[in-house]
Amino acid sequence: MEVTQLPAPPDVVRSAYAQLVVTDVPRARWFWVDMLGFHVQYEDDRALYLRGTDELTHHSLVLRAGDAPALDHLAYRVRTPEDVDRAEEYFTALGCPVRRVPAGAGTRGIGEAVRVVDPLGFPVEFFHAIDRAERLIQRYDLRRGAEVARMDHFNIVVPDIPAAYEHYRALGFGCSETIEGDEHELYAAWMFRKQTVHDVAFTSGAGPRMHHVGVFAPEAHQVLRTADIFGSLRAEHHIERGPGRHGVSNAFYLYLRDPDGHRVEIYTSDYYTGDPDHETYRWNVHDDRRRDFWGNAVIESWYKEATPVLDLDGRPQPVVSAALDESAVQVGADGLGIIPAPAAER
Ligand SMILES: O=C1C=CC(S(=O)(=O)O)=CC1(O)O
Ligand SMILES: [Ca+2]
Ligand SMILES: [Fe+2]
Repeated sequence: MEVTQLPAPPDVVRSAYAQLVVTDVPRARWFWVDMLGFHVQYEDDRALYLRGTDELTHHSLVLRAGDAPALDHLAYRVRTPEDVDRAEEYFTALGCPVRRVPAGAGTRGIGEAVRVVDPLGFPVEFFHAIDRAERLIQRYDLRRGAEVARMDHFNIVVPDIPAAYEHYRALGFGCSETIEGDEHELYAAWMFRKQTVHDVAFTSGAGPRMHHVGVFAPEAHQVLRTADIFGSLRAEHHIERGPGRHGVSNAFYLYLRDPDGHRVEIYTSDYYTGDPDHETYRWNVHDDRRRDFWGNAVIESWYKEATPVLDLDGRPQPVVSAALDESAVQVGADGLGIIPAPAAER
């Protein structure tokens, strides 16, 4: 049987922006702008275009009004305008729904783009051109709340982790870390194009659903201060998990839920992955430091709750249940499992 050669994939530079549907724009503005410190690049009564203090392009987060919370699309920036064409050819060859979005016809600030529903069922945009924006890196007078610096990563819920891994490997993503079972079955993976731990990560569960967007704060004290601010304002119910130190990525973290239930991670202090021979670090699913280095349990909602995603016509995508359920693995940090013997006795 003849094996058809796929065209070259687009050269993805980084995870660039997410477009979320929110049911109350002013309430979302309070959370993402006043509390997290995103800068408003443009706003009207139907949408907010936001960016972090370090970002030099139009936005890294779009919140648009809608009837129900959802992920409208994720977006990756590609290296050249020709890579937008490559994205169209590549995903067409995969048999995915593909739609060309001419400059000005799609998201404000973005030029010519291609939107697809990828093989994992996610709405994804590939673009190159994006409007430049004023440099805010040293405008300390404008910083507030979490002082969000930039979009760092997308975490997506998928029923088939190996399939997600293969799809992103084929797009040229490296793999920085994994969580694996005793027989090396894949429970989670972190994959990158920019030279840090990840642009995208996979959490096992019914999908396609969006688990969270990860936003980078300059230092751990912003992460702690964010939790304190939510506590001070009697808004502690927005805190879902953390603050803490991750095993995977070594990042310092705090997970919050916005007024629509969208999960966001305030994330800092991960590490460089840019050498060509960078090796994947593999965690065992029974290691109770993997998700929280101090062994703190992962709250059930973190594994189970996530945001629906839309197709290219704005309809919610049906979900498929997962092959593996990490939260069902009885380990110290994720359940009532046997507390492992001290390393010396193992
Ligand atoms: O960004 C991340 C880095 C690490 C982890 S984990 O909880 O340590 O697995 C989760 C995460 O994917 O949100
Ligand atoms: Ca809580
Ligand atoms: Fe994350």
